[in-house]
Amino acid sequence: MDANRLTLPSPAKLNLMLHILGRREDGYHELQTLFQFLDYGDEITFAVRDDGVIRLHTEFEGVPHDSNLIVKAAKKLQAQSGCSLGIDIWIDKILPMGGGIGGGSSNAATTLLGLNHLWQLGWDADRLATLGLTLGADVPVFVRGHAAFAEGVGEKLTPVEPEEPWYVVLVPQVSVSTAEIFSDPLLTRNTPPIKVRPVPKGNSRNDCLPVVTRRYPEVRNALNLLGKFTEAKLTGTGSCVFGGFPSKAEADKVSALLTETLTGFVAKGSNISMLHRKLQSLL
Ligand SMILES: C[C@@](CO)(OP(=O)(O)O)[C@H](O)COP(=O)(O)OP(=O)(O)OC[C@H]1O[C@@H](n2ccc(N)nc2=O)[C@H](O)[C@@H]1O
Ligand SMILES: Nc1ncnc2c1ncn2[C@@H]1O[C@H](COP(=O)(O)OP(=O)(O)O)[C@@H](O)[C@H]1O
Repeated sequence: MDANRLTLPSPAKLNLMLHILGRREDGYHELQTLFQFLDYGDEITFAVRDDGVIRLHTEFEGVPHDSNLIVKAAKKLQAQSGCSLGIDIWIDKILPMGGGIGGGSSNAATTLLGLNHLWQLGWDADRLATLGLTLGADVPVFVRGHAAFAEGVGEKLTPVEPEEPWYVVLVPQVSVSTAEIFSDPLLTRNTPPIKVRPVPKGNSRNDCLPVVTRRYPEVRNALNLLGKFTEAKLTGTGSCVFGGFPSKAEADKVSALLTETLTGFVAKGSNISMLHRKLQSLL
């Protein structure tokens, strides 16, 4: 095996519930949310270079090279660790952008963990998660790799063990901007905090849903269609919509019916991210 080259998964996440408790002085919102991973995601390949250059070879439509979260993560880690090595990066991107399934944040976390390994930095998870938070509110949970109840803006994480059903995820063909939803005057911002642990069953509301469905009829349509078969929920600020099933066969059956008209996929929920399972297997 080539010690200078590595291919790692970059999984999606779901928000099984999302409550907005208030708005901080800096404009960010205090949340309570439950994160679970999907065994479904992008794949990123890294190859070490010794000239210090950081280069992402895969082009993203609408995202310039230096704005890509993969490049930003690599540059920050290089600067903060003082590492003189560089990296070539390629990504096989299947996660929709602006779908609320955390593709950008996950790519950033996979980059941090992959480079920590290849550049042999020896950073622990706390340090990587702290750097990750400066890239996006969802990066720390992907760095830690365990399903979690999250508070603050998503950085205070308590590991949890929700059921791991098979999910049907529908992908309405619209990209929802997180900033746009959080700046809507009609957004619910005063949900009382949940104090009971674990989060009581049935407490699965997403406070972003009314604002998102009012702005995006495509999301409302997906919720209505999936809602004929199971409880249909919105993840994050959307656009993706999901519902759980006890077996792959049942999820596949519903998915086959719905994906005649909509885009979507089936994936297993997972409390340990597939990134961390792969990294574990390398040790
Ligand atoms: C709300 C969640 C739930 O998972 O939505 P999704 O983006 O996954 O849909 C996330 O925490 C989002 O995290 P992330 O996508 O990393 O957001 P960021 O880039 O940090 O923030 C984008 C913008 O959204 C607003 N924002 C974001 C998070 C937050 N807790 N309060 C906010 O008000 C801010 O205006 C910020 O400038
Ligand atoms: N590597 C990346 N993958 C996806 N999006 C990225 C990436 N780098 C930067 N972005 C930007 O971040 C935005 C949010 O992306 P993403 O994390 O996929 O959405 P969400 O948080 O809704 O799941 C994208 O619309 C894109 O402009």
